[in-house]
Amino acid sequence: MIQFDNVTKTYEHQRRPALRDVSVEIGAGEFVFLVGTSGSGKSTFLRLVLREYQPTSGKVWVAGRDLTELPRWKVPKLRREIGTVFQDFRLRPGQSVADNVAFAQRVIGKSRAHIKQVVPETLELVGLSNKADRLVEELSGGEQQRVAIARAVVNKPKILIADEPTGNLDPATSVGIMKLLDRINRADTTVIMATHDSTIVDQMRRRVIELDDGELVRDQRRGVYGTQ
Ligand SMILES: Nc1ncnc2c1ncn2[C@@H]1O[C@H](COP(=O)(O)OP(=O)(O)OP(=O)(O)O)[C@@H](O)[C@H]1O
Repeated sequence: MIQFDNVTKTYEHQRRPALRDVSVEIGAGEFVFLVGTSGSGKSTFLRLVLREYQPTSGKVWVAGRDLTELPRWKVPKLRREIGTVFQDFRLRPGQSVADNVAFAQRVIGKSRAHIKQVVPETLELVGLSNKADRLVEELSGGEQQRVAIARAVVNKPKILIADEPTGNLDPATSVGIMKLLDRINRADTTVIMATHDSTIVDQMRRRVIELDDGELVRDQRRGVYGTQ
């Protein structure tokens, strides 16, 4: 589903690469934790998958496409196949929970009838059926993250990218979010999650890819957060 072949990314005006000769393959349906200290290159990795940046050298393949050759006009279609969730939720304030989820459908031109069907289904999946008409700012952090997850998966993406999705949540709420991501993964969505949350990584025992100063230093099946 995702393949990096000797990928190096050096940002403009930087001497040191943010990613250095990274090669890795992530298969369809996998759940992968991306770990590493701040600045190790996790967000850069995720942004290359989204084609927000191009690698300085090497190849990035996503869902059968070579992103280094992908014409710019095809990038929106690529991004439709990738759901994204961030630490800071990025919801639309002043709008209801249902409207926040429906928005993701409207921008890609789905019919009203389709939206009317899938939005309630998706809110049910994330356990927010009873909050559909509430304004998002009236919800707790955990609930807001559920809205963000609903929005990310409503278009049934092949890949879900989560960059520190539990970073603003307390431990108990984080467990609920992880259960949800696990359920989404089991329904055949490839999940890549960048995190500093060692408890979650240690509990879930999924594949762990560790970056250190831009280099891939560990790739472990059923891994833990740290090696020491
Ligand atoms: N747009 C940019 N321009 C220049 N340098 C950048 C840019 N984005 C990131 N970097 C640098 O690239 C390196 C890797 O950053 P990246 O954000 O990928 O790390 P990270 O592992 O996601 O960190 P964190 O855990 O703090 O989010 C860092 O040295 C950072 O300063």
